[in-house]
Parts: sequence; C-alpha cells; structure tokens
Amino acid sequence: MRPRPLVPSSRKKEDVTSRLSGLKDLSIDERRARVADAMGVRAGVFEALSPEHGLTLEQADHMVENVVGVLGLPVGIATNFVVNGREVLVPMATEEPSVVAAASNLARMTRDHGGFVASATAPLMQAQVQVLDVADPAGARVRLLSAAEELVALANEQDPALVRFGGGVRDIAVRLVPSSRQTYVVLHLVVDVRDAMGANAVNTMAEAIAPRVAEIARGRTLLRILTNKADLRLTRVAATFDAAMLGGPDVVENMVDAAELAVADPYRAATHNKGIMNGITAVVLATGNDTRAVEAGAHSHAVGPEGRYTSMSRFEKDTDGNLVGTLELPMPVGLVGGATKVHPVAQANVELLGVHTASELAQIIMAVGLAQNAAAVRALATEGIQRGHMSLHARNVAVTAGAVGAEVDAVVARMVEARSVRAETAEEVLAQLRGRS
Ligand SMILES: CC(C)(COP(=O)([O-])OP(=O)([O-])OC[C@H]1O[C@@H](n2cnc3c(N)ncnc32)[C@H](O)[C@@H]1OP(=O)([O-])[O-])[C@@H](O)C(=O)NCCC(=O)NCCSC(=O)C[C@@](C)(O)CC(=O)[O-]
Ligand SMILES: NC(=O)C1=CN([C@@H]2O[C@H](COP(=O)(O)OP(=O)(O)OC[C@H]3O[C@@H](n4cnc5c(N)ncnc54)[C@H](OP(=O)(O)O)[C@@H]3O)[C@@H](O)[C@H]2O)C=CC1
Repeated sequence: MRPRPLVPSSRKKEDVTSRLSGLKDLSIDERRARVADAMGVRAGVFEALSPEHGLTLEQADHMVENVVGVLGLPVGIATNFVVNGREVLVPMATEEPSVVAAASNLARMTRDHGGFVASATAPLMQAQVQVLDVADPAGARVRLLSAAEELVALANEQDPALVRFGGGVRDIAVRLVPSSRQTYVVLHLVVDVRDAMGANAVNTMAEAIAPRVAEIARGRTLLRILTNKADLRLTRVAATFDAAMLGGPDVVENMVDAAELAVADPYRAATHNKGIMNGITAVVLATGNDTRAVEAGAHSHAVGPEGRYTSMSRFEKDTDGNLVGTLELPMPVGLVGGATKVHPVAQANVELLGVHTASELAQIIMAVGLAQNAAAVRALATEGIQRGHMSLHARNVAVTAGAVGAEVDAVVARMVEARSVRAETAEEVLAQLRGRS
C-alpha cells in the first residue's frame, strides 16, 4: 500500500513548510498538531507513535525470536529540510541528545541556497556466489560470463513480482579473488530491487542459481549471499551552508580544515563519520530499515582508492565564501519488506515523510546525514561540542538525579549556567530546589 499523499487536495503545495521555528518550546500534543498542519498530513498520523498504540507484543512476537517485550526510543522531528525543492519534516529515532537539534540547525542554514540537492543511481544490489576448487579460474570466468543469459533468466524466475515492478537481474560479473588457500571464483548477480532493501530478494536468487554456477565453473559453491558493499546503489547529496549564518568567513575556513583532517586521518575519520551516521541511522531506524546494512555499506564505501579509511563527506568553500558540503554513500533502504511494512511506527513515519519510492527516502536520509555532519563540524570548529551537546544532555542528567516535572528545566538551567553538567551538580541543585540543602 502506498503512503497517503503528503499534501491533501485542500491544501496548497506552497503552504507546506518545514521551517518550524520554536517547535522545541511546544508541548508534545502541540508539536504533533503543528507538524501535521505544516506538512498537510492527517492529524492522526502520530497515533502510532504513542507508546500505547505503537508496536504490540503480538506484532513484535511475529518479527523476531523469543520476544519478551519491545523497546521504546524517542522519535524527534528534524525541521527546516528542503530536499530537491520539497519541504520535508524528518522523523529521527535516536537516544542521543542534540542530534535532532543539530540537524535542524544546519538544515536552516541551507534554505536560502535551495536546501539539499540529491540524486540516486538505480537501486542495484549485488549477491555473491563463491566457487571453490576450480582448476581453471580464468576459464571459469569466461564460461560463466558466456552463460549470463541463462543465469539471468534462472534468477529472474525466482521473483516474478520484482520483475513485474520493473526490477530484476541487470547483469552478472565474475571476479577472481586470490586468498591464502586458493583463488576463488566469485560471481556477482546485479539486481534492480526497486523499492525493496533487497537482501531477501537477491539471496533467494543467489541460492537458486548456485548449482548451475557450480556446473558451469566446474567447482563447488559455498557462500551465496548479498554483499553489503552496495557500491552500485549510491545516493549523493550536496548543500550550500550560508557563511554568515555559520558565523562568518573564519568559521568556514576552520570548518574546511576540520573536515580535511577527517579526509587525511583515519582516527578523525571514524569520529567524523560517526557524526554522519548519527543522522543517517536515526532516519533509517525511524522508517523500520536495516541500520546494520546501511552502516556496513557506508563504512566500506569510506575506504579510499589507496585502501585507507577516510571521510565520507567533503567540504569546500564556493566563490561566494559559503560552505559546500557533499556526501555520497550506498543507501540500501526500502519501503517494502523487512520491518518497514510491519512496524506501525515505521509506517507512520513514512507517511509523514510523504515518500513514494525507496530512492526518495534514501535522498532524504542522506540530506540528514550531511546536515548532521556539518552541525558537528561547525560546533567543533567554533565553541567545541560540549556547550550545545551537554546543555541538551543535561535533561538526562537531571532526570537521572531524580528531577521530575518542572524541576527538570530548573536543574538544567542551573547546571548550564554553572557550566557543570554532572550528576553531583544535579543532585545538589535538586536538593536546593527541594529546600534540603
Ligand atoms: C545544539 C545546537 C543546535 C544548539 O545551537 P544554538 O546555536 O545554541 O541553537 P539556537 O537556540 O540558536 O537554535 C538554532 C536552531 O537549532 C535548532 N535547535 C536548537 N536547540 C534546539 C532544541 N532544544 N530542540 C530542537 N531544535 C533545536 C532549531 O532549529 C533552532 O532554530 P529555531 O527553531 O529556534 O528557529 C548546536 O550547538 C549544535 O548544532 N551542536 C552540535 C551538536 C551535535 O553535533 N550533536 C551530535 C552529538 S555529538 C557526536 O556524537 C558526534 C561528534 C561530535 O563526535 C561527531 C564529530 O566529531 O564530528
Ligand atoms: N546482509 C544483509 O544485509 C541481510 C539483510 N537481510 C534482511 O532482509 C530484509 C530486506 O529484504 P528485502 O528483499 O528488501 O525484503 P522482502 O523480501 O520482504 O521484500 C522484497 C520483495 O517485496 C516484493 N515487492 C513488492 N513491491 C515491491 C516494489 N515496489 N519494489 C520491490 N519489491 C517489491 C517483491 O517480491 P515478492 O512480492 O515476491 O515478495 C520483492 O522481492 C531486511 O529485513 C534485512 O534486515 C537478510 C539477510 C541478509
């Protein structure tokens, strides 16, 4: 079933906006109403996001094994995103404070420059079939390539629905992979998986063709599984961040230098890329997609031509002195299959996003990754991460110390003012507030 249209006929497209200043100051009910109104979606879209209406135990029991419960995670709305000219409010599932605020903050700084421009290749996933004990690996490669038509037809027979939707096998490739034991012949099945993440679809095909592959190669097959290095399913995004909003020319210069360290140094790249994944994983999770598949694909793509782990993104200064950020990654997400269709919260989040194809979803996810990255780099290149991050993390610290209701904001304000976001400080402030100092 397709998500409902984002903009009901009663609402003008030009009235839809993701620029929701001050959303943080509203109650949860007010936020829900404001977000639904701003996007022109039905008010009830958020019902599934209430703990009492979310994933039921019965549904959970059908999803994984030995179920004893479900886990709640906050879902926050990232504001200010314009992706390929479309205003979009993005649900993010994350346990980490400041992530949603940071993405919203930097998305705001792209709006005067057209927001995020994104594109995606065809949704091509690949499965590998490993062949062992081949006497003539080079000969086997040519025999397999010559039998491509037969192998493609056999694979496509496994998933007539996918073929009906316009997907199916597009190509086969054969690689010879030397190892410490022998040279393996590895056949790649390249499959257009349309709006699926595609793992089940391509794994079924790989298992089905394996016996014939073994015959043609004159060896025996072992692994028949998708590769998470989904380097034929790339999504790219670029955005211009306004120099003045960032804090001026020096901030732009420092951000470029900060980002360059991640290009040059794997120790910095790991943290820089973690910042990108803060945004990406949160949207992937909110839409019921496979976070591990996306993470495996992203990190494997961050290995440069010399085999060194590097930054996933690039930052440059344009001729007007603004900061241009770009990000290119495999983004194997789906709108059908996996948990996306089973989990009521995922379905509601997809409805809010108003996406109709996996490719549109991938492009929004990448925009969030880039905004997230720019936010962290800006904080690091200016005041440091702790002020913004810790002032939002302070709410966790206050609650852990026992603050409830209005006490939470009061304890947070005092900790931020004292620049001491620590359990001890929270306990002291709480004791003072309760007249027990
Ligand atoms: C935290 C901010 C945004 C504050 O920044 P600020 O300048 O104090 O914020 P502001 O109060 O001026 O508000 C500016 C806008 O930010 C958003 N915003 C601001 N506050 C909120 C809030 N409470 N709730 C929702 N949205 C918020 C919101 O869009 C707001 O616009 P408005 O709506 O007011 O017109 C900033 O300091 C920032 O971007 N910091 C970066 C934080 C970050 O990157 N966190 C990620 C976790 S750290 C990490 O895991 C990764 C890391 C850092 O290691 C990666 C790396 O090393 O690269
Ligand atoms: N290494 C990895 O990353 C692995 C991941 N997984 C898991 O695999 C799951 C995802 O697999 P996936 O193949 O996406 O899921 P599904 O097999 O559930 O869904 C894909 C199927 O949906 C049907 N379909 C309906 N509409 C469409 C459409 N518009 N576009 C494409 N297909 C459509 C197709 O055929 P039909 O109607 O015949 O079903 C297609 O084969 C995730 O849960 C993931 O965690 C599993 C193994 C390994």
